[in-house]
Amino acid sequence: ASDLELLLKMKESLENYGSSLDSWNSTTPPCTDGHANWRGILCYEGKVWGVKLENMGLQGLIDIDSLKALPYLRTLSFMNNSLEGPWPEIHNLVGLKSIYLSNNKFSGEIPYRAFEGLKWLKKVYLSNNQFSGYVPTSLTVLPRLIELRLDGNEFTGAIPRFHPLNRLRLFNVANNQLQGQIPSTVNRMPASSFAGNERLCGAPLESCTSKPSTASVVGAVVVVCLAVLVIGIVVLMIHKKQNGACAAKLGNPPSSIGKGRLRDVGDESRRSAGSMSSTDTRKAEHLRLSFLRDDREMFDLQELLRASAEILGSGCFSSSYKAALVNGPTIVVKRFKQMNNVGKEEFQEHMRRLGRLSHPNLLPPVAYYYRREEKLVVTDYVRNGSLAVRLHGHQSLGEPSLEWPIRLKIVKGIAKGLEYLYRDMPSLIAPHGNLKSSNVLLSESFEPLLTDYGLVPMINQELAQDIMVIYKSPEYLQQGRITKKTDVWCLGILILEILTGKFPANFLQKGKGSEVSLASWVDSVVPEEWTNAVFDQEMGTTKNSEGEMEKLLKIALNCCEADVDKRWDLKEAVEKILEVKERDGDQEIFLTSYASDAELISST
Ligand SMILES: Nc1ncnc2c1ncn2[C@@H]1O[C@H](COP(=O)(O)OP(=O)(O)OP(=O)(O)O)[C@@H](O)[C@H]1O
Repeated sequence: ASDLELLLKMKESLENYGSSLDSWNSTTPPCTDGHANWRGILCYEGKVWGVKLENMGLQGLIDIDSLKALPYLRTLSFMNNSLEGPWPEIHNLVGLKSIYLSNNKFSGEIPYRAFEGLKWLKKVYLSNNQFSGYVPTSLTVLPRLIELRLDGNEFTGAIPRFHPLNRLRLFNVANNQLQGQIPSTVNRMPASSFAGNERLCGAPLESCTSKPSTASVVGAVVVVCLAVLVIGIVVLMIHKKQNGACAAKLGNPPSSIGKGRLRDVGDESRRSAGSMSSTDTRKAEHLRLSFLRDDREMFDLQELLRASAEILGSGCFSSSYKAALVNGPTIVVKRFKQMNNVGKEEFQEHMRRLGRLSHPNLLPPVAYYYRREEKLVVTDYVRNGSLAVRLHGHQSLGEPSLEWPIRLKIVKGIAKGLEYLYRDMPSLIAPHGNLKSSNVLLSESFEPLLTDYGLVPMINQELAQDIMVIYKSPEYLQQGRITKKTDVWCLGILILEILTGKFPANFLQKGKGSEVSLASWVDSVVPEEWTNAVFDQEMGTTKNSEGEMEKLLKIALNCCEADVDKRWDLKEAVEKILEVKERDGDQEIFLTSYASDAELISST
């Protein structure tokens, strides 16, 4: 059908336009070159690129489907009318850059996949309708989204976590029924963007923790003052942060933890260092780092505090700082927030145990620092960054994306690292416990290095549940239990993330047992569609590797099997993963080299 026929079909679905759409008739084409003959039509070189029917008192249900065959359609606006009905399915309008439906009477839930594949979408305006249910998670991964208005609806549940590298410059969810903590990836927006949702909390609104009583504030002040005398202002700053809410999560550069503060950390530490070292050696004892490996040059906490620091990420679980030591390596100091139940002996013993582990796919701790209220773990800085950033951040950073052979190499390395953890820490139910793409760092040769493993026994149980990946598993959500196969589920989800390029957290809907995981999404796509709909197009699919990619995808689905009895154990999963080849029909496994690995990667 021609543009003219398609638009007239849509016109039929509208009501109450009176004479305002008289120009829409079958005798005049909608566009002549760049000129529009029809009211509300935007034209470019004779093609319709926009439909803009605003403030016309329109009623009825729009027949969006008839627009999907308009190949040049880029913008749609029906703002300020009285249109009604459910969410108009726009996912077929693949070239759409903006959609404006504000101030109408649309209602009902928007499917969570409603925006999937709309990679050109920059602006979404749905304000002041009656949409309900969850905010659709497919919005969170739109690579070009810069303006999103959902205010004045009836959305419920939590704000989903937008990609850390999102480009949003306008975000408004005010006046809904949203609840829970505002994700750090959008908390740079003004408070007015979140107003009118009684149960939302966290920056830029009030903290999610209850306000402390006056007595505890006074007590805290006294304690903090003593702490200042003993270990200096740097640790005071850390304390302050500990008392606050879990503010920002990683990856994003939220304004609340910017470079200014980092400079402050450096300044304060220099002052405290100067005033301490000469006077009180007993106090200095408190500042001793315990080293776990004797092949490493040692340094003390003073040196560390003197180094210029940069925050890598700060979440509920930990904050990570990168520090370049003067005349020394660049290291990462990870400060754990949720370990205050663990005693010194237990902590030391556990750290020594982790320090003894050695494998080309692990990034072992180098040193630690223990005080009852403060635990730091030092590792080498890995310059190539995390798999999470490589998978999801490369577009913004202008980096090339990872190709299939590299992705396969990474999966195999992760499997081998995990197998080693299972062998060497058999007493732990979940030897890794927090396997996710931000905890996989990449060496210069793209060998994966696992971090943050073996920590489950150290973390405060009640908080671990909100934080660690094992507690997102079906067995935990449905039966409240963790098993030896729970890390296998995490491995499965991670492989799916690697193959699809999609962020697993965006698939998790809130609520026990009702969650939609990345695995169930992949499972819902028929295998014939995998090449087009499931595999990350950036992976560089070639005809002679598709069979092996499919093999790996099936392995991942087996690892994600919700029924723990049917799920593979780690040994079987690793065996199957190591059998996958780079190309269909290859006789050998090409990518198992451990060669260039333990090159641990400190820049100086
Ligand atoms: N040794 C390291 N070298 C380079 N980057 C690192 C290193 N350790 C962590 N990172 C990166 O720093 C960021 C913050 O890490 P951090 O471990 O604090 O948070 P996370 O792993 O994203 O979440 P969680 O708080 O659940 O562990 C992540 O992007 C992570 O990949």
